[in-house]
Formats: sequence, C-alpha cells, structure tokens
Amino acid sequence: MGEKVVEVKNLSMKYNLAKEGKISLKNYFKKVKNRELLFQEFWALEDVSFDVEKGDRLAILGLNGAGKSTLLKAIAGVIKPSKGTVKTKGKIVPLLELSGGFTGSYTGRENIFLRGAMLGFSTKYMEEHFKEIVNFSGLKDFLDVPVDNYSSGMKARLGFSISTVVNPDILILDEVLSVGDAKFKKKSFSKMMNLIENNDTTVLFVSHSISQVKELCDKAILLEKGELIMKGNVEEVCEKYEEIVNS
Ligand SMILES: Nc1ncnc2c1ncn2[C@@H]1O[C@H](COP(=O)(O)OP(=O)(O)OP(=O)(O)O)[C@@H](O)[C@H]1O
Repeated sequence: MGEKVVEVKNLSMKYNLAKEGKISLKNYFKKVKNRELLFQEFWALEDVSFDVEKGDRLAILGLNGAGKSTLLKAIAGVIKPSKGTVKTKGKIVPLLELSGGFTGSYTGRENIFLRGAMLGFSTKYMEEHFKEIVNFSGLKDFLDVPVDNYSSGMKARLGFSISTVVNPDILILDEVLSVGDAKFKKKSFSKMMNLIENNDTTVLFVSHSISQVKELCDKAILLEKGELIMKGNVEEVCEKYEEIVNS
C-alpha cells in the first residue's frame, strides 16, 4: 500500500439555510441580537470516508448538488467539517473558482504577484516565472489593465496560468479545466497532464466531462445527495455514474 496523503473520516458538512424570506436590515440585526433567526439545517455531506494515496489521481463524480465542491473545500481547508476529520500531508494547491479571488482595482500584473504571495511564493520566485505565466495566459496586452475590466474568461485564464507555475504535492481541481475558449481548454488540459505526469502529484479532480476524467484519473468516488455510494477504479465508477445520468 502507498503512503496516505489524504484521509477523510466520517466527514459530514452542514449548511444553515436561512428561512426568513425577505426582512429589513433593521429586523435582521434585531433577530441576530435576540438569537431569533430561523435556519433550516441542510447536510451537504453525510458520513463520508475514504483515503487517497500519494500519486493517486482521484475523480469525484456526482450530479449537480451531490456535494463535490463541498468535499473539495473541506479537504482544502476552506471550510471546517461539521463532523468527522480531514487529514492531509504535503503542500496543497486548490484551484477552485479560478476567476474569483482577484483584487479588481489592481492590474493583471499586480494580481499575479498578489496571488503568488497568497500561495506562499516569494516575489523573486514570481519574477522568475512571470514571463511563463504571461505567455501561457495570452494576456500580455492587458497586463496593466485593472482586472475589473477583464471578462470572466480572461480572469479564469489568468488564474489558471498563475497556478501552472506552482509545484504542489496535492492538486485540487474543481471544474477548472473547462475555463476559457476551446483552444485554451485544450492547452490547459495538456499543461495539467504534463505537470501531473512529471511530478508524481496527487490529484483530486471534479469535472462533468467523463472523457477528461478517464484521461486524467485512475481512481474515482461517486457521491449521491451527500453520501459516498461507490469507490473504485475510474472505469467502473464512471460506468455507474453514467447509469445514474441516463436513468
Ligand atoms: N454556502 C452554502 N450554503 C448553503 N448551501 C450550500 C452552500 N454551498 C453549497 N450548498 C448546497 O450544498 C449542496 C452541495 O453543493 P456542492 O456545490 O458541494 O455540490 P456539487 O456536487 O459541487 O454540485 P455542482 O455539480 O452543481 O457544482 C447543494 O445542495 C448546494 O445547494
């Protein structure tokens, strides 16, 4: 057996959905103060357990709302488990919601350094990789424009390009290989394949594209309404998922 790098044990995630409907801000604060706000509990994940070994390329499959992004966020440490535990080993780079997280009033150039710093890289490291990022993004002519003026596709391209120069132990990809136009999609997919193949990186991958999943992953888990209903090799889990999609 290989080395465990992700250990998810009895993980449950609860969201509190507001039941108030429309209320004024004044009433809202009054209710918060008096602890009278009404919530409905919603369990997005229930008692999910699985391990990931070093070098695994694990797909997380499931219909809309099955809990895939919630699971990735819990593993990335963005949200705290309501129950259960998540343990990880090594440097995690989560590529979630790529077009978000930029400071809109800053230029593309400034945001490259800012995001680099957020990922834990020095200015020197980012300067060394700056050209590579810009070339990959194809945004050379827009570098000194505030990101607020970028289209969402341009933001996603910038986000993806910055992430390609990092060297993670665990890479978390949530639908990020479907950003940009068809040409960029193809380019980003092969860049990821390269990164993964050359570095023994562990990958957790969410995508609705079965062909991408089969090309990139060797193992898979299947979530249904927050529960883990199957784990195994990518071919057999994809087969079950397709049955669900077509049922
Ligand atoms: N911040 C939140 N507050 C309340 N409910 C949420 C929140 N985030 C997600 N949910 C709910 O949790 C459930 C799981 O959502 P999640 O985004 O993890 O699903 P998913 O499998 O990634 O779906 P998709 O394929 O549509 O991206 C959904 O019913 C969703 O509405």
